[in-house]
Amino acid sequence: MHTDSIVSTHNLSKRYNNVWRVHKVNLYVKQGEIYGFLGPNGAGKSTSLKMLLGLTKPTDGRVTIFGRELHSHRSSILSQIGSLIESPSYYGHLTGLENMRVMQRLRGVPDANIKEALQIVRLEDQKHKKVEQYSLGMKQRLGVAMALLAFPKLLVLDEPTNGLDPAGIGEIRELIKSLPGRYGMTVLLSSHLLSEIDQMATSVGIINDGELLFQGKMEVLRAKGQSSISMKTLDNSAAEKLLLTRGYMPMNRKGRLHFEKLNDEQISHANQIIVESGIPVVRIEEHQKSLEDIFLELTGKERSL
Ligand SMILES: Nc1ncnc2c1ncn2[C@@H]1O[C@H](COP(=O)(O)OP(=O)(O)OP(=O)(O)O)[C@@H](O)[C@H]1O
Repeated sequence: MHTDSIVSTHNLSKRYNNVWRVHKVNLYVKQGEIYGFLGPNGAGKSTSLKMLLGLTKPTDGRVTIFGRELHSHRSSILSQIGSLIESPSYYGHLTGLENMRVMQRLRGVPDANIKEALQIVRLEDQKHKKVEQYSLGMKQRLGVAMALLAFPKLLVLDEPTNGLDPAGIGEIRELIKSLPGRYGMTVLLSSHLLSEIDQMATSVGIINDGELLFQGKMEVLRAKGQSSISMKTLDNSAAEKLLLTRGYMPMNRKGRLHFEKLNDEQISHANQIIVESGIPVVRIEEHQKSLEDIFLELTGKERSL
């Protein structure tokens, strides 16, 4: 049992046209986390988030939020969640403030909330402008302000930095990172960008083709990126054969012999074996695996993120 989870799903699944687009996904999002839901386009992130928000009905599986089943406590649960899914829904012919008022009526919150939410996303000075005159970044920030309006316990953001320029991305990132500390919020956000999740999230779920491949703390994912050692010699095939007879398991590719998990002593020993056989060793290098390498290992696909 994951009793401390704010969000948990049990075998959450969605089938469209006979294809499982989300399959047996078990998410656990804990209180105060920024949980990054990471996966390439089409992996099933939006579909999963829509099921969490009651916008799409699961084909199978259950969603539990704040310890209660979404299916049977829908409106009380949803009233405590703020969300931004796909493009923000606003009225272009109304000002930012007027849009916030529309949302205020739906949520039944005091005026002070509008002020604070607009301040957080730094739209205070632009609130009397019509939204159709907003830049993409301002529209996105308004979307976040609308999601924040009731200062919900849980904030769900689908690709919150999509379409923003680098400065806008930085701003939204800092804003999101401040929310758990400032307001005790739990944030669940999706992205197809590894770097973004790396910079914001405390935990991560990696999804590909509808399947959850990894879930856990960011540190655990990073620890998978242990360093590896590569050696370059003037006769890699001969050195490889020799080392195989001595209990080492090098991989000979791209002009280097690659070793996983060798300690210092083993490295110097392997080096000595090669040198003593008369093969010159010209490089010994350490490589830190990037998160992208880890992702590619998990998915088994040469797919750019
Ligand atoms: N209403 C629908 N009817 C049929 N297929 C759908 C529907 N919604 C999504 N899909 C399909 O489900 C798969 C997952 O889509 P989803 O939008 O969840 O992916 P995603 O990970 O959010 O990617 P993206 O960032 O591109 O939105 C895709 O192949 C998509 O075409």
